[in-house]
Amino acid sequence: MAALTSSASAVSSAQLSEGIRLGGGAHGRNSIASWKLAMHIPSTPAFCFSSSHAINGLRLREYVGLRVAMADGLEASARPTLLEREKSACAFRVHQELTPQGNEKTKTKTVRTNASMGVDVAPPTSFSMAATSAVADGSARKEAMAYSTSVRRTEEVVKMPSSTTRDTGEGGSQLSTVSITVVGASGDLAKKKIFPALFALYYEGHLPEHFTIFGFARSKMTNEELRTTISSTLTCRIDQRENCADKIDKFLQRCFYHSGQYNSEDSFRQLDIKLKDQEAGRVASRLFYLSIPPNLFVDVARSASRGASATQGWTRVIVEKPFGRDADSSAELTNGLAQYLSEEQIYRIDHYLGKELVENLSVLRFSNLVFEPLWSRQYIRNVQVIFSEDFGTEGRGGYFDNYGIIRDIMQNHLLQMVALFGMEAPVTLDAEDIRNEKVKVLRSMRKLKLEDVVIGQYKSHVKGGVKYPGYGDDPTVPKNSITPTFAAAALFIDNARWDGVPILMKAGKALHTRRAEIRIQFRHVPGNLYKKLFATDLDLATNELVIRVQPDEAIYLKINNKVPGLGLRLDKSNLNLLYSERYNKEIPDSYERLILDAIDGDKRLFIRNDELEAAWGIFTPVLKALEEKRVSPELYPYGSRGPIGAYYLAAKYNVRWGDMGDN
Ligand SMILES: NC(=O)C1=CN([C@@H]2O[C@H](COP(=O)(O)OP(=O)(O)OC[C@H]3O[C@@H](n4cnc5c(N)ncnc54)[C@H](OP(=O)(O)O)[C@@H]3O)[C@@H](O)[C@H]2O)C=CC1
Ligand SMILES: O=C1O[C@H](COP(=O)(O)O)[C@@H](O)[C@H](O)[C@H]1O
Repeated sequence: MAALTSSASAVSSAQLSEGIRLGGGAHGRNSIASWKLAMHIPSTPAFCFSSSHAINGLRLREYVGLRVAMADGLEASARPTLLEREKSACAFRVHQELTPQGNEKTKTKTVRTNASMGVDVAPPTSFSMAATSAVADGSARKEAMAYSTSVRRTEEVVKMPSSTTRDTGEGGSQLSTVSITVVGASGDLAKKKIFPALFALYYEGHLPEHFTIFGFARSKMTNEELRTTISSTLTCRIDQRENCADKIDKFLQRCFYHSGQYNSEDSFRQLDIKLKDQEAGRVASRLFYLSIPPNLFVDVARSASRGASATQGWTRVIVEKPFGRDADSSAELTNGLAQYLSEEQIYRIDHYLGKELVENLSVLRFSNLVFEPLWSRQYIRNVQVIFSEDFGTEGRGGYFDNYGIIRDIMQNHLLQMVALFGMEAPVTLDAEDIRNEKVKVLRSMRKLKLEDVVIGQYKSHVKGGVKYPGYGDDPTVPKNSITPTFAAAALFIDNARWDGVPILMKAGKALHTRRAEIRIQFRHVPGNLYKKLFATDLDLATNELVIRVQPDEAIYLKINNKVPGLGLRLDKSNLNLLYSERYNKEIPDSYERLILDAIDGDKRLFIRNDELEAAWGIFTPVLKALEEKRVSPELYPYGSRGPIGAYYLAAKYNVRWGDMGDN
């Protein structure tokens, strides 16, 4: 690698700052142009550090990591949000912040240099530290290459002492900050998922140097009461449990509560005052997480956008599902939100998109030669997307009864997996390119017909002396409800790649097991030499690729294999990638990934409005037909495998469900 000091001087500040300015955010969509430009600067190891936000392996890996690895002699990371007045300083940062001999000392010096220039002066965040140490031992280029092949390895390298990464706010050395308001903070999701995810991000050093978290809801609560409530749900990563109590305390000190009305601009103005107090003159960006029933979304969008929008930084809003009940109500919600927020500001969350194995789907397909050529009607016989829970709607019956399993799970979580599974290769890993491909798949899907759907509802069941309640036993569920808690459906993607391949979905509550998986069953081997050894059922001898999203994340391929020994006997065995054995690391919860993406402005894993429209287009006719005809669900016992009808539906398309055996 060329010495940085000499080669960097061969690059003009203008060139580099132009590159950065084009990007605006190193990891963001527009930054691709920057990186492309930067890569055309020959043999230039360029470094531009993150200073106000958490730039980390997660963000870098797709957007920058691969490009870094590809670029000849160029290794770069850049801060995600360059404030307008700092952009021009970036070239200085590139030149000054790091040398090939870069070490702790030189960085400290750089920080001081920048401070005197009035530039954001936070110490480098974790990724830059990793890059620095790689440079220090002369292996930066190797390290960059490692990005493209082993992101996990890089993320392990990234770990650094928290004291150097974080400004807890007391020192007030940061010029920028992010404030996160959890609207509906008294609710189930906030407690169960959102606060724990925010803490996990803080714990791992992914939150910005300075941040503030506000809970907002109607319930009266003091800051202390909020802290007590959420502290019971916070846990530290098992694989790195250090100073856990101390970190929980520090995190809670950044959490506050404001009680107000969702439709009151005034309530949000008061929140604004409290936010400003904590932001203490820093350039603040604001994220609102709407963890409330959907009928409140538009009220909150109006009140929050008018009363508490950021004045200098960005304002973004995460919207929880359900996004409507059908095509019309979804369009109404989209239009309602559009009055107060631009599409750019809206982050429609589907937490399944943040699950490790779902995100990995594209990596599996597009970076392994063994899979992509087989990924079509030519070799794939059917695809199954299966979701089951071994508990009922307990406690959520009131919400659930208005939606049912098709809206709760199929129209969003399972369909999103189908879209990722079935899409063509996107032009780049940019959010818009990926979502363009997903939307094409969704728009190519046939509207689901009533005859291709089976619905069920769980009934009470006694097992081992224990009585498990039926759906109708839930006091919040209306008497004689016919809302489905189970559904199976046969879908089709009418395009050249998937023509005629049944895509079967199955989702249910109160079943015998908890799992979510995609099963890809391949066609049989033509003229199989060993067919006599399979008796008459050649179907049982086909390969099956299973992507187990949860629990026990795994990817395995069922193959036919000779049983060792004399004679010729075949059995079915698994080539198995079990994550817990392969990776010695706890997998982050999907909410962590998605909240971090929203902070970073990365929309790849969020639903675009046209995707939503296409998704409702597939399911709305059948949902209407089920309601108009008042189709009664087939009852199935709590803890069973669900209605028999699901097997007939599969048989109609010559499919056997893959989840019948042990694996
Ligand atoms: N819980 C879960 O597992 C999941 C939830 N979601 C979605 O996330 C969002 C939040 O879910 P969850 O936390 O379970 O919801 P909750 O029913 O717990 O509601 C959240 C908060 O909203 C306020 N609220 C509830 N109902 C009303 C009402 N009728 N009028 C005014 N305020 C009300 C309450 O706060 P207060 O009274 O203090 O104002 C409540 O604490 C929903 O959109 C849900 O569909 C999505 C996936 C999973
Ligand atoms: O969105 C929802 O998801 C959960 C299941 O999520 P998981 O991450 O635990 O698999 C489901 O229980 C709930 O009904 C639904 O609204």
